[in-house]
Amino acid sequence: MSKQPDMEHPFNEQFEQMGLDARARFMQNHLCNVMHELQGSTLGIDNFGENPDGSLKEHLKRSYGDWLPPYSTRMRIVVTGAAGFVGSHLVDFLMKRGHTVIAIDNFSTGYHMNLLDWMDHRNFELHTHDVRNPLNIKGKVDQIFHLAGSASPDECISDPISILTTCFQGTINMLELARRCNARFLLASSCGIYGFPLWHHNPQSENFLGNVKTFGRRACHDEGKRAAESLCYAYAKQHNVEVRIARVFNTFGPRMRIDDGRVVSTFILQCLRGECFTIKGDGNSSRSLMYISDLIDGLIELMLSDYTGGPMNFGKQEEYNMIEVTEIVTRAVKKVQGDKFRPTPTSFLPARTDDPLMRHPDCTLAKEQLGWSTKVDIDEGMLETVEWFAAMEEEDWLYDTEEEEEGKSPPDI
Ligand SMILES: O=C(O)[C@H]1O[C@H](OP(=O)(O)OP(=O)(O)OC[C@H]2O[C@@H](n3ccc(=O)[nH]c3=O)[C@H](O)[C@@H]2O)[C@H](O)[C@@H](O)[C@@H]1O
Repeated sequence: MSKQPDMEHPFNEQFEQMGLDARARFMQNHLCNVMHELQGSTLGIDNFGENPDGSLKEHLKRSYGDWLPPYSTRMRIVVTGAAGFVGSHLVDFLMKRGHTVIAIDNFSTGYHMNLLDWMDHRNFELHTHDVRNPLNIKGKVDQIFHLAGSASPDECISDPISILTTCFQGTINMLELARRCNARFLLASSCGIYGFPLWHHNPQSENFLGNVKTFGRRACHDEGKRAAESLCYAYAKQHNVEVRIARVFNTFGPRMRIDDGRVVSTFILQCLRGECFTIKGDGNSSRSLMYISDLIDGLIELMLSDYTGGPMNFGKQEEYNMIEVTEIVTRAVKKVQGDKFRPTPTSFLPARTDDPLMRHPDCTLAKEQLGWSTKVDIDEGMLETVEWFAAMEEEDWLYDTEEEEEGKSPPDI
């Protein structure tokens, strides 16, 4: 029998601490659990066509809107880094489509709050685990999305060894899991593997082999991801593991960490708080900024595709310099704050060491192979993001973090 709501105490402490939206989703989850039970316990949302008169299917469609599975079967899917920015959005996507998700995170940079919607859902398991340690999972696993790891520009300086070992040892451990479970494996790699592109490398296609130094400020992340990619192909060749590699370019959206030094979160907070925009360098360095939902669509499409030809870029095609980014952020903050908005001054600070001057993906391959391209307009995405940051700011950053217990033996899940 699956977890059921405690009928005598349905409004437990956790529930009381939630906002209205979260409460509504919490109740939806319970309803979903009950529906599954009524259907014969093991049916997923994707099986509701088996209901003789289709009325339950219609009912669920009305209740859940877009809760329709892109997969023909319900799967058991592992997501590492599940409590992080990208991981938690991916979990939302998979859970809403009726899959079972085994979420793995060590909570070094992820937050329980990002997964709060699913904590009591019968299709969801959360395990606190550092991927640098081996992981065994009992039963079948169909897919593994390996997202765990930090790409924070600040942590590249403060803890480069952790970043590098997580990329390397973490990927080995998760590939081993894929090998044992015969699961398809997707690595979230990074545009960092291209290093420091020069003008003639712009935009960067998958054929650009990179311009990376082993001892640079970002080497831990860039070289770590390069090693992780090579490990994927080594496991594919030697152990027939089915691998997919997504090279992810700069992405933004709700649930970005507020304190990891990335430009979008930093500028949004500065603008909301009426502080100074801190442009590092002369403002001419440029990035392509992709909204999170576009990335999630890309990761899903790649995981499902038969394409095995090599890594694939995912990023926004347009490029913005840092001055333009302050303008995009300002437009969104103005809309959110209305009369309370005050213009944000700009200060120019020394450029970061080894800061790439540009990052701009060529996504022709994703377009040709998957039919994928970004859909969300930058202003639209920025508004969603600023609204989220403003709401969180008002709630006093209700984040809870939990450190992994050190020295635990490899868990058997
Ligand atoms: O999100 C990502 O995919 C990438 O984020 C960071 O790389 P970076 O592109 O440098 O991202 P940001 O830290 O957001 O910086 C973008 C640009 O904004 C500038 N910036 C950043 C912060 C700030 O306060 N002011 C400012 O001008 C930086 O100097 C840089 O030119 C990580 O270092 C990469 O490893 C990762 O792949």
